[in-house]
Amino acid sequence: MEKVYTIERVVEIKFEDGNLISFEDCWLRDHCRCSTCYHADTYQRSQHILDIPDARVKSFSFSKTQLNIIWDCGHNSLYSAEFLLQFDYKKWSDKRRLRPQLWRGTEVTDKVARLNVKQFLSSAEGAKPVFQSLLDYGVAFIEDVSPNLMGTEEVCQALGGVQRTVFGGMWQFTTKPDHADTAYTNLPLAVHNDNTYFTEAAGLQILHCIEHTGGSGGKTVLVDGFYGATELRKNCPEDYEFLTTFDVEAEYIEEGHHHSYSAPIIRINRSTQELTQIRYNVYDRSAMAFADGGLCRSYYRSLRNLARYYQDPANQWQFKLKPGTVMVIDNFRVLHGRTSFTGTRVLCGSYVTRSDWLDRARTLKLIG
Ligand SMILES: C[N+](C)(C)CCCC[C@H](N)C(=O)O
Ligand SMILES: O=C(O)CCC(=O)C(=O)O
Repeated sequence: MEKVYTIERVVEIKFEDGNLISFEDCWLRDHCRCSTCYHADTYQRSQHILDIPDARVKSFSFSKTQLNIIWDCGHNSLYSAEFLLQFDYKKWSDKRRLRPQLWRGTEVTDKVARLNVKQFLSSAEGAKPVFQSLLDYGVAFIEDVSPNLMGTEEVCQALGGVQRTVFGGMWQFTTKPDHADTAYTNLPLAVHNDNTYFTEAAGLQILHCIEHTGGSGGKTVLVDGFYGATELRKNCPEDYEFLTTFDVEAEYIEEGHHHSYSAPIIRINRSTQELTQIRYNVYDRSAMAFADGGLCRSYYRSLRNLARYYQDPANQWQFKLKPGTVMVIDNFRVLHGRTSFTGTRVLCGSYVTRSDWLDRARTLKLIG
């Protein structure tokens, strides 16, 4: 630290690297890291917010590496320059910002990670390219996986852990009605996100086609949901605005279950206007009532305009999943579907929660 001075209730610090950061006294008092205020072994504060006094700086001293504040409540706080430097707002917020690289069609075929399962499972470091690919493109492939549930489960665990839902943990499905859903048929499924009827959709969808015999079709279709939403925002701003604000209800109903949830199809971070999630599934939409005809017409116009981007073959990436290759997609961003098929087609996989896969990515220091 080069210079420290107080103005009213603000402590201004000029750091050696030229950074100038202003700290409100309430922030500094709350971020005291002494053993009375903070459990260093659990990374938790020990004081209740109501027990932290609204103190003022009584006096302070500093060196290159430390700031010492004596508070008018009698408390004494020590802060390292390294700790304080983290809280330059731009640096702090940039570190937490995700940087998706939007794509259309087959643009990222040769850019997404295609990692051998041995490398993926070998170490945290070894898994890095898969998580980076998910952060960049929302898609990654892990290859030479044993074409069975056990081999696939190892991959799902390493991605963050198997999420349990109404469909079970690890699932294996084919044209057998194990659940009341068209995924368990040979019908075509237009691109969609899964779980629009859950309060939180699965973070990752992991699909491994372990068999397709005696027939054809069953190609996988992917679309970058963020690309489509960005195009809609550019070309139909009114529809984009509508889809970021209007709650669409989705449902999943089967014997003994009725999941339902309402939320906008396009979720954005209101302060940065960045896209955070696409919840698009034309099949699982509930029958809805509308407050007035205008809303009803806006809903159909906006949804159709977004759907046109997702249904445009130029924006779609179509390929055949083969036994041994596990596909991992970011279900908050990338839409997936399939073409109809004949013959016996068996897929296995699981969901992984967003918290759990981002936990892995953050532990790998790929995100803040
Ligand atoms: C087979 N598997 C469990 C993967 C999915 C089944 C649920 C599909 C549902 N229509 C949705 O889009 O969420
Ligand atoms: O059968 C497939 O390839 C995909 C099925 C699907 O879209 C799903 O399970 O959500």
